[in-house]
This record gives sequence, structure tokens and C-alpha cells, in this order.
Amino acid sequence: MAVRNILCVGLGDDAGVVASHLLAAGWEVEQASDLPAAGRIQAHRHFPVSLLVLGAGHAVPDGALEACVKASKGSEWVAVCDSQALETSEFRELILGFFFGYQTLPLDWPALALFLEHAARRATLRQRYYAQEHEAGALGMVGRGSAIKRLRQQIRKVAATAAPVLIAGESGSGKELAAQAIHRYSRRSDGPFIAVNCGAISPSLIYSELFGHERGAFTGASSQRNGFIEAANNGTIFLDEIGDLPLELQTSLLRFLQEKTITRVGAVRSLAVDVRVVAASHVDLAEAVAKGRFREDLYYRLNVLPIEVPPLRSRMEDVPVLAEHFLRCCIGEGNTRVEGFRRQAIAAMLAHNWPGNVRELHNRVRRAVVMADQRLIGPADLGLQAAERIEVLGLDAARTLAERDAICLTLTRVGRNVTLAARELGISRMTLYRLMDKHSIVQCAE
Ligand SMILES: Nc1ncnc2c1ncn2[C@@H]1O[C@H](COP(=O)(O)OP(=O)(O)OP(=O)(O)O)[C@@H](O)[C@H]1O
Repeated sequence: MAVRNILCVGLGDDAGVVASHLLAAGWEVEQASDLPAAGRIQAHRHFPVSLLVLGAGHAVPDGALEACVKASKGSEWVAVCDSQALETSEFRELILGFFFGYQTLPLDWPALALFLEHAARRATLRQRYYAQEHEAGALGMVGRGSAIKRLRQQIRKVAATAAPVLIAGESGSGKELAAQAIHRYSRRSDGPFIAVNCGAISPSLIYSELFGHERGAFTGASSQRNGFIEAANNGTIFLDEIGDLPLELQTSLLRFLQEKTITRVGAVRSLAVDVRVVAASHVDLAEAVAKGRFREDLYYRLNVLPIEVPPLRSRMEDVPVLAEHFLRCCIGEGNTRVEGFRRQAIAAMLAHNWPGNVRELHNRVRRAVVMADQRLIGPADLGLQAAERIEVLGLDAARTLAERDAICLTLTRVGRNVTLAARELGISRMTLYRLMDKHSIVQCAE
């Protein structure tokens, strides 16, 4: 196991015995004989697990203990104390609110050893979880399913090179977001990121929009103007809907990709530019090539590093996580009483086919935040039909929902006590924590 170092804060007689057990069990132990010493050690070092040993009859420390526990961010605390100490309400509250668990004296070493192993595993899990969330946050691509994890990996790999990237995927699936992430993770991240929707510019203007024009190049060209490619110099240009580019323009783009120069309309000389091209298309470009609508040589030039953003319906495990993410964003903007989703809303989202992909989900959550009369969003607020029969969900979605339901209901029934809930569900606490993370279920108290 990776995490084996522990801070042992021993107040009173039993600390020495515990420390020797820890050392014998292979823990790397740092000992503190009082709370100020623990604070000094923590200031320099992070401990995944911290153990408070409050010897029999030792007075319960006051606010200093709370300060010490709160200062040790991310450490899983375990307490060993006598049952008398638990009579103190402040100590009880501290344990309930901030400790992984406790054990009462007399010392039962095998039980404590097991407890500490669990705490260490939870610390590892938490570290991994935060590392993942951090990466997802940095890329701006939310999702915990295997498909989005693979996509994030591909993005990091292609970002490290300078070759053109071709992103395929349905409308609203996150192609532009992927292009932005590639730029942000590349060595060009300090340069500009220019996004151009090739399908939205009129064919008569598109050359001058992309390549720029000189003053007087055509009627109305009263001044010289840089094109989008020049504006993206030392950065990245994202050419969305590249399949809509007229054939003549495809030839000009091919020349730019081969020669790394551009010629403004009306110019006599070409200019060297250093721009990385990331292109995207929701139509199948290979098929467009076969039909003679897209130049084959340009297709191969662009398709050096192909990436596919999967449609949302093929990664339904991300739907609740994305919905929660968009809801948190809306809540962050203020002006709403909404706090979460009703179970039926999650079921309705899992039953929906998401033809508009992530963009549709984002818009439905935005709408729900405005429309909802209650604190929890229902299916109607999302503009979705309640999924009355679980069969309509499909097996994966039904499984996800049933799992989430069982966890939420059990947690509610046992007053959100994770230990009791895990016991009722017949799984380990670790598995329950992992499932709670997976379903974005927030734990209120231990
Ligand atoms: N994984 C994700 N995490 C968070 N937000 C996402 C994710 N994927 C997409 N979005 C959001 O969904 C919306 C649509 O994404 P984006 O514009 O990147 O899609 P697109 O595939 O480029 O669409 P189009 O083909 O219509 O241009 C954006 O608001 C984007 O921020």
C-alpha cells in the first residue's frame, strides 16, 4: 500500500504502546507529545493519517485540538480514547464532524490496525479523487466515465505535439471545449486561441475573413485587415465545421498547411505565420471525401491526430455529474433557491436520449433553475417527461439509478451515518465512499 506514514499525537500514558505497535506494523511514525508539537510537525509535512491517543483519564483538550485537526487539511483522523472522554459534548462533536472514526480503550490493536488501514485507503482514494477532479477542472471537461477519461488522456498527448488535430463528434458534444483544452495544455498556451465557425461565414467573405485583405483590395475594403489565421499567430486556430468550407477555400487552406504562409487578398507577398490548426466536423469527413465534397489531400493533412468526442448518450454515467456541475455553476451565479435534483429528475435525465448532447443538458439545467418553484428540480422543470417505468431507461441507466437510489435512501434512513449505511447495504465503508463519489452524493456527517 502506498500511504504508510502517520502522525501519532499521544496525550497521556497509552501513546507509547500504540506507537510501538505502529512501528512494528510497518508504519512510518512521527510522534508528537502535545498539540503545539503536532502543529509544528504538520506545518512542514502532510500526513495522510493522523492518530490522536488520549490516554485513560487524560483531560480532553479544548479548542487547541479542534484547531490542530482543522489545520491538517486532507488528513484522516482517528482517535483512541476512554469512554469517559466521549461524555464531553465538544469532543463528541469534533469526532463526529472531523474524524474518520474512533476506538475506545482498552486498546484492541488488531481492530485499530484494521481501522488505520481503512483510513489510509480512504486517504489514497481521496488523493486520487482530488487529482482527477483537479485535472478535469484544469481541462474544463467534467465527467468521470471511462470515455471522458480516455478523451482527457488523448488531449494531453496531442497537446504536447504541434501537428494538426481533427476532432469528430456530434453537435454540442464538446468539440470546441476539447480544442480549447488542447490549446491550454500546449506550449502555445500563452498565444491566442481563435475559434472560427466555417459554416457561419458567407462563402463570398470567407477567404478575406481567414486570410485578411489589403486596403482597397475590393469594394468596401477601406483599410487593411488581418485575417483570423494571422490573428492566431503563435497560437491555435480552431476551424469548426470544416466540412462546410467551399472547395476553393480548401485549396487555400491546404497551401497554408503545407507552406505555413498566408497571402492577404490584394497582397503581392505572402507572410509566414506559426499557427497550429485544430479542426472539427460533425459530418463524417471521410464520407465527404468519397462524395467529392472535401479534398482528400486536405483531409489527410488535417487528420494527423484524430480525436473523437463521444455523444452524451454513449456515456450516460456522466449525465448526473454534468447536471450537478451545471447546477453548481448556476447556483454560483446567485439568485436561486434551487439546491439539487429530485430522484425523478435524475431518472428522467437518464431516460433521455440527449440528441443535443452536453449543450442540451446545460440548457435544460439553466431552464430548470429558472422554472423550479421548489428547492429540488423535478422532471417538468427540465422540460422532460418523468420516466415512469424503469424499463425505458435501458439496463446501464437503470442500474446507475437503482444504485444511487439505494445509497441515498439508506443514508437518509440511518441519519447519514456512513458506517451504518455501509453495514445495511452489505458493502465496506470504502466501497460506499467510492460509490458516493461516483454518484456525487454529498456526505453530511459521519
Ligand atoms: N465535458 C464537459 N464538461 C463541461 N462542459 C461541457 C463538457 N462538454 C461540453 N460542455 C459544454 O457544452 C456546451 C457545448 O460544447 P461545445 O461548444 O464544445 O460543443 P461542440 O461539439 O463544439 O458543438 P458544435 O458542434 O455545435 O459547435 C458548451 O457550453 C460546453 O462548455
